[in-house]
Amino acid sequence: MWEGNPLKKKIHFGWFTEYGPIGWDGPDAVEGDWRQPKLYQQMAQICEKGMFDFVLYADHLGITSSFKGSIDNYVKYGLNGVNHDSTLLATMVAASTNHLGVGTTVSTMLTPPYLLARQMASLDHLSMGRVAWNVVTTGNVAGFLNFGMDQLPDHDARYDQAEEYMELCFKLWSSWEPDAVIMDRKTGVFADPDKVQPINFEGQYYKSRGPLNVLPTPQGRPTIIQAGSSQRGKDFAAKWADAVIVGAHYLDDMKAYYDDMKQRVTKFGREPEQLKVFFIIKPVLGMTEQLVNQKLEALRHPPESAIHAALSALSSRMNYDLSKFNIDEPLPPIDEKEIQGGQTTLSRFYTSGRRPTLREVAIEEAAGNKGSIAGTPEQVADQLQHIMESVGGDGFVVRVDTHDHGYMQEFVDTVIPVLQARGLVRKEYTGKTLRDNLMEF
Ligand SMILES: Cc1cc2nc3c(=O)[nH]c(=O)nc-3n(C[C@H](O)[C@H](O)[C@H](O)COP(=O)(O)O)c2cc1C
Repeated sequence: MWEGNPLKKKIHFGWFTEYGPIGWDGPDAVEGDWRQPKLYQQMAQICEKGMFDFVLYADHLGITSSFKGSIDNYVKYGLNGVNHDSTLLATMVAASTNHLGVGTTVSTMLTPPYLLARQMASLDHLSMGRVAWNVVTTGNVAGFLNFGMDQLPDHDARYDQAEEYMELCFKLWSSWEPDAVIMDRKTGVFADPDKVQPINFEGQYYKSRGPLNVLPTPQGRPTIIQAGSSQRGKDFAAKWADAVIVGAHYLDDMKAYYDDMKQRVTKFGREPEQLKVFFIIKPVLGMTEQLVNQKLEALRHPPESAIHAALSALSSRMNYDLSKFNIDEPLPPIDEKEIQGGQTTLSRFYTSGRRPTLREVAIEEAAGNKGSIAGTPEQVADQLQHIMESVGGDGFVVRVDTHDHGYMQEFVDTVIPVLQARGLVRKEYTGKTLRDNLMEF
């Protein structure tokens, strides 16, 4: 039974973004072409300097039409769905870093499992043990329409299928015993056939003979990341994931989520430490309090286009049209069963009796400042430490667009050193693989 612990360990950090145009017109956007690898590679190197565990790229397989039934808003603002392939980007970033984990998002519903298992294993070799797979079941119909299906399969049914998908992939990743490869030039023997076995998997949804035609990888299997927060999603993460990412807005919600996940993990015969919980943040950071206040004020009054973009993004994540509601009223209760995408996307704004209007929700979403963290580097470090002490661990992913180099540079140059001086962030990487680093504390 997990009983909680005061913070006696260091804080993990990750960078969460996507291979897409998001933030291209932001006030601090740097010059550069987001389609080219350079911006991502530079940003990853900044993260590595800050001793981050990983970068994670989101991915979507189609331009959505969740808002007003049209792709227009998404194309117009370059939103959810307008993005390039995250796995290909991950290879370029792995090649320009040495320690940072590289996480890519791949859909269980729209990717054959053998293909996924092979790509992840290959990328684990290419990155020398630094690949992470963000497992998604795809919660928006757009991807399904592009792959020849007319409807989004039911939320829980997608998780049922994903369970079998994981079983199959895990079998493929262990279809070679770790010492199967001999590569002895004298005898000419490459590998011991007794240590490489077909898996002959036959389930309800998938069938595969195996073995995998990729050699055992440095991590054995990719580090698994997951971001579901429905009951089914949380169970799925508790069973399979090494790290889970959540967008909780308030300290009480963070604590409840953390305790829930650490407890849930034990249901599946695992230790609570085997699953690391990451909270999404983007602190408002400034060298003086005056500057911080100016930035906060600007975030309270975003342009109308940012509000539309935020509502469109929320609709896409939920696969649910929010355009039908009055923007200046709190949302009426929605039965979560009606939501086939991210079921808790909106309810997390309405916890503990909070009643924001849809406009207020959109403003908060546009600001992206989950946890309302703001201040000078010292003050931000205080707040991050306070969250970790109150919650119990494990870390944060900083949600920063690729165009916002200045932000990440400032965060790494000013906040990380304060936390390092307090012994709360590593000063060097000790592990060889991403999972080593993730499980170090
Ligand atoms: C931080 C975060 C990142 C996510 N990234 C992606 C993504 O890149 N692609 C995708 O299809 N779904 C993504 N999702 C959706 C989730 O993986 C999940 O499928 C969705 O939230 C529905 O599951 P749930 O109802 O259990 O939360 C993300 C969700 C969160 C909270």
